[in-house]
Parts: sequence; C-alpha cells; structure tokens
Amino acid sequence: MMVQYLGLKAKAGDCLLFYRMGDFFELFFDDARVAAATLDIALTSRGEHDGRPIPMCGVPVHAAEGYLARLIKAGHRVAIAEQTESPDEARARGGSKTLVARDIIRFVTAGTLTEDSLLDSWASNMLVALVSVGDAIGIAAADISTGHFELVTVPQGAFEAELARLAASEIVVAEGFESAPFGSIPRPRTEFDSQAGEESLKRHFMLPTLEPIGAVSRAELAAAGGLLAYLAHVGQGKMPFLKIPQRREVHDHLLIDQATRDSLEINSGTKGGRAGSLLAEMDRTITGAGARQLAADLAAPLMDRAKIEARLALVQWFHDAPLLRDAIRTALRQLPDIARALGRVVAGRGSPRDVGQIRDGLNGARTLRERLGVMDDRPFLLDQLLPTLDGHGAMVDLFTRALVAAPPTDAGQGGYIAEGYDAALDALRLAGRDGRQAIAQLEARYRDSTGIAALKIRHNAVLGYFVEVPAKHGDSLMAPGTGFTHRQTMAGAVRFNSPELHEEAIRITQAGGHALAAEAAHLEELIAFVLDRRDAISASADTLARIDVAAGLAERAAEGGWCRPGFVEGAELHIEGGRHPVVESALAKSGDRFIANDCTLAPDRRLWLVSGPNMGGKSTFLRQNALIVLLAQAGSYVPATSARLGLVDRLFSRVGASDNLARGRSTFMVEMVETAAILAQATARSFVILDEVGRGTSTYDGLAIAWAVVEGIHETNRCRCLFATHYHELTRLADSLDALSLHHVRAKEYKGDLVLLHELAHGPADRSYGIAVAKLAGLPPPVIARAQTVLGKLEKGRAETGGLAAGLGDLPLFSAALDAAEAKVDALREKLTGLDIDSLTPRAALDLLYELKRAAGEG
Ligand SMILES: Nc1ncnc2c1ncn2[C@@H]1O[C@H](COP(=O)(O)OP(=O)(O)OP(=O)(O)O)[C@@H](O)[C@H]1O
Repeated sequence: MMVQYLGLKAKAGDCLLFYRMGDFFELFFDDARVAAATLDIALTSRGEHDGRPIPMCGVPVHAAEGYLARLIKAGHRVAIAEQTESPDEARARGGSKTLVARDIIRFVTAGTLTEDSLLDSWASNMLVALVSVGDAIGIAAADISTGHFELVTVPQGAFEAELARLAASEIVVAEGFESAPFGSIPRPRTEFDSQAGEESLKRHFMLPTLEPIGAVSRAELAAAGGLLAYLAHVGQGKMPFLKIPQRREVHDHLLIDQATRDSLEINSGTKGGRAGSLLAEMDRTITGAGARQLAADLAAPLMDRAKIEARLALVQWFHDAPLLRDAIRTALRQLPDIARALGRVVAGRGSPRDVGQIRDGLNGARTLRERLGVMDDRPFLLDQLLPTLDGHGAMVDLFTRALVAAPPTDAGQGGYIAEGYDAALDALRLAGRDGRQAIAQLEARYRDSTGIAALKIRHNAVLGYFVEVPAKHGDSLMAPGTGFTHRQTMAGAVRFNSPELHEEAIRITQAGGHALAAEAAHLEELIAFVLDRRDAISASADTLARIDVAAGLAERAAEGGWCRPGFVEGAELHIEGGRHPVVESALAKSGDRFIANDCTLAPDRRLWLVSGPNMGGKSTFLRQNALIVLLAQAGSYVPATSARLGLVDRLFSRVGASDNLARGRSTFMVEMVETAAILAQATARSFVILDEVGRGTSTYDGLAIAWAVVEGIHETNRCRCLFATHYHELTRLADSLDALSLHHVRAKEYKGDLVLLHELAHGPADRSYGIAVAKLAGLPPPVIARAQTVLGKLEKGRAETGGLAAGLGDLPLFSAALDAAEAKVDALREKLTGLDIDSLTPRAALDLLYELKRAAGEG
C-alpha cells in the first residue's frame, strides 16, 4: 500500500494527498501533520516506514467537503485519490490479497472550485494564467463555476492593474516568469506555447478557426494554452465549463491599480473583508449572480460612453418605476443560482438538485420575460437582453414532468424522478413498496407465531433485512425447526434470518436496484439535455444577473436620492452636492448628517489644492469624487445632486499611509513608490487624488517633494487632480501654476473649541488647527499647553525668517527647470551624434570617453 501511496504522492507534488480508504480519506507523513494542524483533528500513526511510525490523520468521506473548504481557505491544494475499482474487481484481477487500484481523479484548488459549499455565492472565483511573450504579457482568466473566460494582452510591467481587477483566487505562471506574483504556481513552459494554445482552444470549443473569438494575440494564445492545460491537469482530463473566451482590450475599461483599489476600498474594506467597502455599500442585488456581476462592474468601469449610457438607461427605467422594480426584485428572490448549477453539471459533478435549480431558474426567467415583455417603453439594453431568456420552454416543461419539486443533492438514494414520468419506474417502485408492506405483514405474523411482542424486522447496510429479538428470547428462536437461522448476537439483541424474509428482501433489493438504475439513466438524459443547451442557459443566467444589478442600483439610488450622471467630451468634472456613500451611511447610523460639497475641475482649473484642519474632511472629499467617477463609469447613479464628467482613462489614489512590511517597504517608501507610479502613468484624461504626499519624512524633504510633485502633475501629466496638504507653503504655487486653484475645508473656533464644518470653500486655509484637533482627541492639558508655547516660538521664528519656503523666491518654473536639464542632455546627444568614430585614434577615443563621462556627471 505504501508503494502505491508514494507513487500517487509523487504525482500529487506539493498538493496534500487525500487517499481513499473505505469510508475515509487518509493523509500520511507531512500531509497528515499539516492537515491535522489546519483542521484541528487527531494526528495518529499507522505502520512504519524506514523504521519510524507513519503519521496519519483522516476525514470521513461524507464530511470531506467541509474539511476541503478549510484546507483551501488556508492556502493548500488537495489531490483526491479514489479507488478506481471495487474490491471484487481487485480480487478477480489478482487474487484475494490484491490491493484495490487507486488514482488521482481530481485536484481541488482555490481557483478551480465548483462546489456550492466551497464558494461564496456573491463573489467570482477567478483562475488566472500569466505568460510573457516578446514584449507583451498574455492573461487568460476563467471562473469555472460559471464558465466565464476572458483573454487580454498588456504591455510588460503593466499587468498589475489587470490582476487587481481580476482579484484571482489562484494564479498559474509559465516557469521562469520573472515578475510572478506572490503565491503563484509555476507550470511547465511547454504548456504555455502559443501554437499549442491555439490548438487547445480550437479543440475545446470545436472551432475550425478562432475567428469567432476575434484577433487573439500570441500572448493570449499562450496564456489560454497554459490555462487549459492546468484545467486539464486539475480535472485529470475532465474539462470544466468554459464559455468561448471574450477578448478584452486594456483600454476598454477604467484602469485602477491595486494601491488605488485598496485606498478607495472598492471591493474590500480596510480589514480585507467586504464590510465597509464601496461594493457592500452599493450592493442591493438579490441573487448571487447579481452580486458577482456588480463586483465585476465596479472592478472594471467602462470607457465606452454608449455602453455606459445603455446601462444607465436601464437603471433609470427601474429607478423611475418603483412598483415594477419591486415586482422584479420579488421575482428574482425565487431564482436559484443557475450559472453555478450549470458549472457543476458541465464539470460532471451535477446533482439532481442542480438540474432542478436550472429548471426552476429558467422557469422564473420565463415569468420575468413575460412581465418585462409587455412593458412598452423598454430601454435599449433590455430589448437586447430579453430574447436571451427565450427558448427554454420545452426543457422546463420536460424537467417539470421528470423531476420532483425539490430534488436531493445525493443521487445515490434515488427518489428524484417524479412519479408518473416513467411507467416502468413507477412499477418498480410499487414492487418495492409492496415488498415493504409484505415485510410489515411478516413481522406481525412472526410476533403472533413466536409470541414475542418485541420482535422486529429491521434493516441495515451490512446485513440487509433481519429479524431481531431481545437477548432473553434469543434461545427460543435458536431451537431447530423454528425456521429461523442465527446471524448475529449483539449485547442486548439477537438477529436472525428466515427464508420468507430472504425472499422478500431479494424482491425489494432487486426492485430498488432497478429503480435506482432507471432514475440514474433518466438523470443522464436530463443532463445531456442541459449540456446541449449550455450556452443558451448561461446567456439567460447572465441576463438575469444584469437585470438584478440594474434593479439593485436603482434601489440604491432611490434610497439615497442619487442622480444620473451625464458625460461631456472634455477632460472636465462638475459635481454638485457630492457625497461619500460609505461615510454618509456610517454617519447616518449615528444620526449625523453628511455635508455635501461641490467640485469643479476644468482645463483652466484642473488641479485643486485642498488644505484645512485635520479631521476637516479632506480625505473624504478627495475619495468621494474618485468614487463618483468610478460609479458613473460603471453605469450607476451617483451620490450627488448633479454630476457631469469627461470619461476618465485611469484613476489613481494615494490616500493615507500604509506600511507594506511584508514586502519590506516602510510607510514613506510605499508612499513614494505609489506617487512614482502616478507621475509615470497619469495621462491628460486621468483623475488623480493625492493626500498629504511628503508627510512621511522630514518637513523640508516633505515640502520639497510635495512641491515638485504638484508642479510635475500640473506641467507634465496635466490630469485632473485633487491634492490635499497641510503644507501651507504650497499655496504659493498658485502664483506660478495657472490651472491650480486653492480650496480649504472650513472650521471655526467657538468659545475656545474647534468646530469642524466639513464644508469646502475657496482660497487657502488661514491656519492649521493641529493643536485644536489634538485637544479634541484628548491629549493631556499640560502637553497641549506646552505645544502651544512651542508653536508660538516656531511661528515667531517663521515670521522673522520668512518661513519654510523663504528661499524659494527665485526658484525657476518647473518647465524652465526641465528645459534646462533637457538642454544639457541635448548637448551630450549632439556631441555623440556628431562623432566620426573611425577618424579617432584609440588615445583620442579614450580621452573623449572621459570627457563625456564628466559632462554627464555634471548633470
Ligand atoms: N462632508 C462631511 N460631512 C460630515 N462629516 C464629514 C464630512 N467629511 C468628513 N467627515 C467626518 O470627518 C472625519 C474626518 O474626515 P477626513 O478623514 O476626511 O479628514 P481629513 O481632513 O482628511 O483629516 P486628516 O488631515 O487628519 O487626514 C470623517 O471620518 C467623517 O466622520
């Protein structure tokens, strides 16, 4: 057995091996140690290996799913080794001592789950394959629980934003991929071959050419190849459900990198979970599929105005018709998760319940279709979507006749095919029932004839049917001639068989066995039906999700009194009465009101410098505008009284300090890395919010960096930007930067206490109120008093010397400084291009090299 085990373990690699033995999955050696610790189950030992006891632990097969879920959550992958023949077959093959053959039938990994109990109904579960081909990176991503499959190509070094959008549960990369994300699984480079990828795609989707997918790049083919190969490996040849892949262009959606997603808390809050996130705040969807679609929409807002308007029109339609919206949402409540049920059926793990769910879901879809179809002012998107709900009538009717109302998850016990669907099956069931009746009669007769009132006929999996009497009556039945044969003596009872019982039992078992087989055959037919129509079913599921999202967004908008955003051509942003949805809800819970604020960014004032006291609401203001942009482009109403904006291509947020000690970066380092990314990537169509850049280091360094960053954004990136700062000195930039405009959050002192008004006003803040906020926070009075004295001294010094920025009076403009640096580089370039290398002696060449180096060193 150990030889067989070790062979399978070698195949399982770094996955934990679940080795099937009877009713248990056993784990051995290190696997056992890891699993026992993770699952908190007993670690025992069994036999010896190399003279040492073999550590072992096990989980019962019937409860394996729960244990699997915990192992996967803890970051493990599991290989399932099943018995591939029965003990009888093994004996027939090689004699009585032959070991039952086993093989790995499947790998269970975070990105390839389909079980309901292992997945969150409201979250997608993405598996991503990454490969670098030439100067591009190919990404293939699939959620096999619903069949979603997409391909995208990104330039080298720019795949992080895509990965952030996909929020993968599992990432596989081609071996040797240099910037492999943490925790990704390397797979053989040969699996990521573009030609092989093309072949696998054609084979899997039975396509003669890849034309239906579009212009698939080599990088995408390679990534698709890697993904399909991994899925084949994980399923050990059995492929899951995949729809024909959608090609995405990076520029189809608003690009948002991971740092920005984290700081805006889009799909997850500060604690990592969904709580406190924009998604949680927005989510009024009814179905799991709707929640998944909403998460995908918020993760990838659109860049196509027509598509955004189409989504918005649908939201408005539901928004303006509250009764209809209620009715549709009530109808959605009845619908099971068709997409996930379909995923399991296609993966070969479909249960009668899954088939029943598909029936009920499609049946609900039909009702919904009828309800929406009679409305005469349907928006365009709905008109486009409704036909995808058609055409399932015959299947739904068939399934309604074939299946009971609530089919079980376990097909093994039967009972899921409805009465009246198959006369032969009904007859078998009747025979079984007659048999059970006959046994009841037999029991009564035996009680009479033996005079033992406590006699029972019972059934278990090992003995089948047997007669049982209390121990004290055992002897009377043991006597010869009673017709009973002894089978088993228990502590308090004795068990017997009888020829009549045996005969009835055979009748029942046979009828039962045949009935089970008949049911299984019917289930197979129904599943074949589903498989045949998988694409149409999946399209219906997508439509239901889209309707759920739109109605949910309408509900959220109506609750909050939100407005439909409009779009303009230029790089502008006009928001009146804007609010932060999450902060507003949090305040409402404690009975506080959120103060709405306007924001206007246009080419002549595209950069706002926002100052004001701590706790004054600067960060909140910055974020709310970023969130409004994101929501608008995702096709949602926004928390404002009016909003108009020019489409944003990239959204950046650098708000608040966060360490990334795990990656060895201090707060200041993280801040600078993120700021560097913004300066390198923001375009004139981007929207950037920057909060207190430079505060993580010494005052002079910080001010200098903040100063240069503001100038850089203004002169080079020229994007729309909100910049919050405590450096009062920065306001002097308004003199030299013409598109910069100064604002502050208002506060006033009332009877010695600070009152924060959370209201934005024009112009710079008059003072900083830092000590007042410290007092508010409860710093001890002696410390406050001392701070006030120190501040007095510092301010006196500032007044005398001209302050922190005193020396900046003669600083040349940013662009002039850039020009000067560029001019020096140009001088070098000119010298190099003018060289006639062949005419130089080796000595002259060496001198020249020294001279060039010196010139370059001088800047
Ligand atoms: N517009 C608003 N209306 C009502 N309350 C607000 C508003 N904006 C912010 N607040 C409240 O003030 C708190 C502080 O806001 P925020 O973090 O935005 O301040 P800040 O100016 O960025 O502070 P700091 O400079 O210390 O980072 C928020 O948690 C919220 O409770």
